[in-house]
Amino acid sequence: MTQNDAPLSLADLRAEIDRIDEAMHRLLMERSEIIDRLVQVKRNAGAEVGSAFRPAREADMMRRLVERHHGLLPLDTVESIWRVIIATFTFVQAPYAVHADLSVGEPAMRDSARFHFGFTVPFVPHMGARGVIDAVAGSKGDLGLLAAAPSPSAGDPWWTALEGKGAPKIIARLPFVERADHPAGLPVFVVSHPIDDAAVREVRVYSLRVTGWSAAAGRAIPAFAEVVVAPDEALDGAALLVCLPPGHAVEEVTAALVEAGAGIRAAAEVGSHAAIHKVGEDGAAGRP
Ligand SMILES: C=C(O[C@@H]1C=C(C(=O)O)C=C[C@H]1O)C(=O)O
Repeated sequence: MTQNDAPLSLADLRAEIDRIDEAMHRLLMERSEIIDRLVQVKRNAGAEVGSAFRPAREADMMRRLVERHHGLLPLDTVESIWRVIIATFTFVQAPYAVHADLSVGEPAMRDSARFHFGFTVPFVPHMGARGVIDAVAGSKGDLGLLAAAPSPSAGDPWWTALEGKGAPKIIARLPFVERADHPAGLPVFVVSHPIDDAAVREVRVYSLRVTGWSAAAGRAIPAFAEVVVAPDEALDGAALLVCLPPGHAVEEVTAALVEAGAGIRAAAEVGSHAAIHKVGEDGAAGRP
């Protein structure tokens, strides 16, 4: 043990580091033994593991990690270490691949995939969101990464491919912990087969098909909703991806659109995710 009053030699300090490294490694091996037992328990409970990814549990673990963290070690490092631990342990429970749409910019998307899922989980590049959704739909338990476009307009309304009961759904938004200088800060949605029992329903995501789309309809959308619009000029309509924070209902958005002269052709929930956990410049964590 270190003692503040007795100066330690370099060799002593290195011995301390070796002791800590060994303890950390033993704890990781102990963690994997627990995961072995967890797989057994899940199997006995009859859980059919498509994807073992449990976004509610992971979001909660990441929140607690950020709240606990202090000291010299950068938060980026701690977050990335735990992301690799969790994603890899999920992989050893039930192998999966991560399909990513690189059409939004390869470096940022690749950084997000590697930061959140590490290098053991296979990474499969695609050019376009539709290919990612098809790959997830045709897999046992793979995940897809799609840009949660910060830009208010998009060409291809890929989210319409998530409509329908059995179609893949949005189950998470990354990064779990948002901050201004995040090293893998591209906002992305994670899609997988529907995971009804394990989904986090804090932010709900809808696909709306609107007729009579206009600039006035766009301005009428309430400010609490985060919206991506893909106008369909031929039909004078638009496909909207609408994210609703906790406490708001999709009817508030559809009513505002109707009030502005638009018509609602269809509204379908296409997923949900945990509320975004924001960390301020002073390091203080807080939910919006
Ligand atoms: C361990 C579980 O499965 C996965 C792996 C986790 C981990 O390694 O900590 C956490 C959540 C899940 O994505 C679980 O369901 O608790």
